[in-house]
Amino acid sequence: MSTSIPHTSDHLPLSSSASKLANGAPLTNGHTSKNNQPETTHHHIWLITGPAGCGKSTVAQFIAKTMNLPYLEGDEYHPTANIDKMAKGIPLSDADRWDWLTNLREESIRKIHAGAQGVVLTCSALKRKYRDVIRVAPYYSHDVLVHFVYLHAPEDVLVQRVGARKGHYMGANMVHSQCMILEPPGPEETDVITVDVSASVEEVEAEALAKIREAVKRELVRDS
Ligand SMILES: Nc1ncnc2c1ncn2[C@@H]1O[C@H](COP(=O)(O)OP(=O)(O)O)[C@@H](O)[C@H]1O
Ligand SMILES: O=C(O)[C@H](O)[C@@H](O)[C@H](O)[C@H](O)COP(=O)(O)O
Repeated sequence: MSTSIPHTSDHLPLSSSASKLANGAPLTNGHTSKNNQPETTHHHIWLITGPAGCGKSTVAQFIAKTMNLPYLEGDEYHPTANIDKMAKGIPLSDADRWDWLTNLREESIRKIHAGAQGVVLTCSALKRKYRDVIRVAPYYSHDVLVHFVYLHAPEDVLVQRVGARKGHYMGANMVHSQCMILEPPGPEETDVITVDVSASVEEVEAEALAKIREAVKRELVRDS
């Protein structure tokens, strides 16, 4: 692995502070040939979003397995204080979420720089400003493209699914607060794929995969 970002024509020079991850580790160049990919091949962050119970983890695992990409489960990156709060039924504040979101972006880039062709990441990303944190990824790694797969279903469906789920700190009592602050992606957010998840797991997974493949095809056409 190389240790610094080369200041070549397709890399904006980054300031010394911007060229480091939050923990001080350097951001490294992802333009290796580890996957035998040409230099111009994009790396994707597929961010599976939506409120608790919409099926982010379920769909992300399927997509990651099918596309042979690493899977980053956003829930695993919360500080203990956030998990304790949510387990008590207290919704997180914006302040609780910023470092978590930045960390998810950086972990995704780190995986790509370590040789992954892309990553599949789960994160509710309920507000536009949260999605914008992840959208900054190409600033740090110029060949990265961020896509959101927004999973949605009526609140009562989410409540029922979270209620039936076992062994998770997030209780069904948290769904309402999530739906209240949810800012569904608007038409101007052109990097979003939307999937209605009211259908069965198999149907939802198939639709998400088909839409992801269409997005990749569109990219190839655009780049050719
Ligand atoms: N399309 C679906 N139909 C029925 N149940 C589902 C569907 N997708 C997910 N589930 C179930 O709903 C619960 C919540 O799904 P999960 O993937 O944990 O959602 P999230 O990660 O968004 O909170 C899980 O028990 C899961 O098995
Ligand atoms: O799987 C779930 O039940 C949710 O996705 C859950 O994990 C939670 O939503 C976030 O991790 C907390 O963050 P937010 O309050 O920003 O959704």
